[in-house]
Amino acid sequence: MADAFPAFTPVTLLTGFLGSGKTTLLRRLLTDPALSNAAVLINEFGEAGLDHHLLERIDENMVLLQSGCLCCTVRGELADAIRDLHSKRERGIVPPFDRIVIESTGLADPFPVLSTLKADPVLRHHFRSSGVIATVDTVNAGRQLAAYREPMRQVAVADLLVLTKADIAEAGQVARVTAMIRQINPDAPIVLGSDDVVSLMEDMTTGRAEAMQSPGGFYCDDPGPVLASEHSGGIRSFVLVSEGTVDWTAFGIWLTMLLNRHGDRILRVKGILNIEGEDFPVAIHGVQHLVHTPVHMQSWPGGDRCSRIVFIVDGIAPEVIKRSFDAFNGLGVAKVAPKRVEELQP
Ligand SMILES: Nc1nc2c(ncn2[C@@H]2O[C@H](COP(=O)(O)OP(=O)(O)OP(=O)(O)O)[C@@H](O)[C@H]2O)c(=O)[nH]1
Repeated sequence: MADAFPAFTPVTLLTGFLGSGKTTLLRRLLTDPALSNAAVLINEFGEAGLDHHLLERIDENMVLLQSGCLCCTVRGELADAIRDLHSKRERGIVPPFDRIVIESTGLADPFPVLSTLKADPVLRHHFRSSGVIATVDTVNAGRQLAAYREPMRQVAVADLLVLTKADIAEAGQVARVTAMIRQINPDAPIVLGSDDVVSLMEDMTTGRAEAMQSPGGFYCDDPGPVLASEHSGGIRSFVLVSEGTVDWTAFGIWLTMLLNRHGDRILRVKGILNIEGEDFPVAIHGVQHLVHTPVHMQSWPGGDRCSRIVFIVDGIAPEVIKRSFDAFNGLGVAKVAPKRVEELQP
């Protein structure tokens, strides 16, 4: 059975800072027939994880890695998950995937993730990194690259850089961000999210395979020893959980005002809301000062119907946000004030 598969299954790592559009890009990539047999591993924060629901593909080859960061706390779990997929593929228990795509959290350092593949005695014989794709948020990259080392490292390691949100960026922002990331990564192709990313992914995979096979070819896939990754100090994550329904208009005003005022310190907000009068939940996304268009979901993921809002912040206490939510609640944002605030591990 094992012979039916290529000697090395390519593994693509999709990285990019918080809210830069990884899941959105992945959702589009997975609609391409070239990736119809890809297995997907998703790592995201917290119990309010939404990404796998927004991908609208749930099957045996879709693995959700537990809450925690891929480059730190769940690295062992990543290796276990790939080994498990490999063994199930050999036994014919899962569809025979021909590629793995890993979507990391926005804070993951790509180096330790790549090292995991190289360091594991089983994985190294069956899987090869076929490149790192990093999404870069055209609207927010200037601020993010200046302030945090995670997006710097993601851009530096990338083999392909995908500029997202060019459609809502101001004139000249694409050129400015391109110049900025060229300083960090002089070689990797830079494309727009709307470009043909799948073909570039395939070229990357072929290019790497050829480089490995050619006797004189030079191929560097060794990111060095597995190092513990350190995240920028002060970044923390928590979730507001509310059992009641939410008034959409009031919530929109609250979120807009909150990001207006504290957007520099709110790196990412995403949530799933039980909106008054709606049968299904609405997913909301914000990145720094930017509030994205809400997404109406087709079903409730999981059992309960709580509204959950995950925040990833730097330099602002959860209590400040909870107090602000409570204050707005007086004006009718939610029927029930947040039941609890849970700290998550970035
Ligand atoms: N207008 C526009 N919005 C985008 C684009 N790419 C992503 N978004 C929006 O940006 C928000 C965040 O996108 P996600 O795909 O969830 O970002 P992510 O990188 O997976 O987020 P995390 O996993 O939380 O780090 C969503 O509301 C998307 O709809 C784009 O190219 N244009």
